[in-house]
Amino acid sequence: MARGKNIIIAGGGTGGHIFPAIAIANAMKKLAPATEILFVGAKGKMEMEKVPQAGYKIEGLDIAGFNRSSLIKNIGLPFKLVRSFFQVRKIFKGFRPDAVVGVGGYSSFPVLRLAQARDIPSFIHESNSFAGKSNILLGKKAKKVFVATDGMQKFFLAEKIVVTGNPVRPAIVNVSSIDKNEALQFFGLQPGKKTLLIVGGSLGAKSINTAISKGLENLINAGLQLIWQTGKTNAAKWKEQTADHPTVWVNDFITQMEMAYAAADMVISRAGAMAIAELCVVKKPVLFVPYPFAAEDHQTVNAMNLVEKQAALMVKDNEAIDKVVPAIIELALDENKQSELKNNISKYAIVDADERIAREIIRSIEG
Ligand SMILES: CC(=O)N[C@H]1[C@@H](OP(=O)(O)OP(=O)(O)OC[C@H]2O[C@@H](n3ccc(=O)[nH]c3=O)[C@H](O)[C@@H]2O)O[C@H](CO)[C@@H](O)[C@@H]1O
Repeated sequence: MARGKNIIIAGGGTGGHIFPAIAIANAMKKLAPATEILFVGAKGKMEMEKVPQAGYKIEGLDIAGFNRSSLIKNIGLPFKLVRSFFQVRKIFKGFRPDAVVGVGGYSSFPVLRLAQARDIPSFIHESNSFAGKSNILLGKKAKKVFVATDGMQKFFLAEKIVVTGNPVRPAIVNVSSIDKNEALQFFGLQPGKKTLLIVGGSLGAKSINTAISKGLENLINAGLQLIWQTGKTNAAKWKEQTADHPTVWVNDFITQMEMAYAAADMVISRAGAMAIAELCVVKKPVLFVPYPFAAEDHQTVNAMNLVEKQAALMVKDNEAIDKVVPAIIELALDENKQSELKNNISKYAIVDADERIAREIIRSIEG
């Protein structure tokens, strides 16, 4: 790559967009250290905290999505959208991007739109097997569209698609180098006890939390210790419930997911695209509870792809409260099933998507 290209990475809203974006940024810095990277996100969203933690600068736009639960909250929306376009113009004026990468989430839209209007090369990463509406629109003028799976021609032009898989961050790719006891210690848990990791996607999952709260004593009596990520909603309540249990670690978010994966023997998880990609890489027996209201119910599709290959278990969201805890206790007692799930899920691991995407972008803008 010619010296020091300036790249904007735009998007966010949830961990499923932010963490792959950071993985792509890191890979670009590794392949072309002179690259300058600026993130653009939405004010008040998770990226405004997570991106600086990863060592990158971020600008926040005044953009928001359509609020379906409270129509009154949408009054300022057109104004915010217009303002965000002005904010993007100002950012472009200062940073002068050579290329922009959209990873999904509100802020992708005005950034890629302006780039495309000005003939600045734009790229998209779509992590789901069902493309989001704004990515479909932006994909028409994008130079390349990076996708996780085959069969995306129904959303994007075939010649733009590059199947790369989803970029899992290196700390998670290298999880096997973490000492398990050290990881357990990190969470204040005991060596030698079977450890269950519970993750409700980047924002937490109500049905999973309710199931765990209800079945907590059963899980403990079955000899399990827990790393339980709750999301922000009701986090204080779950913390209080578990305060007297020394073998239960609870928090609204896990910053070092590699430690959680290293400590875990089994996992209960939502079935977002990145959770799936990571679980294949870290090879854990997993029980999925897909979020049923994601677009086109894509989390169920994600989970079923693995369940059909005997590579994971699944409980539906509306059955979670009754079925999740008995199912995971049954799995905890069945070492053969755990090995089968582990072996099968490991076949779908992709560990170099970050570098493949970074290399394609660099090659494309070099001409
Ligand atoms: C409810 C919803 O619509 N969810 C979508 C959202 O999910 P969500 O943001 O939950 O996304 P994913 O499961 O894809 O990714 C979660 C990411 O957050 C990280 N993480 C999670 C919890 C935690 O405590 N710490 C942490 O670091 C995980 O390691 C992973 O990298 O984006 C995904 C990718 O577009 C979609 O497939 C999901 O359907």
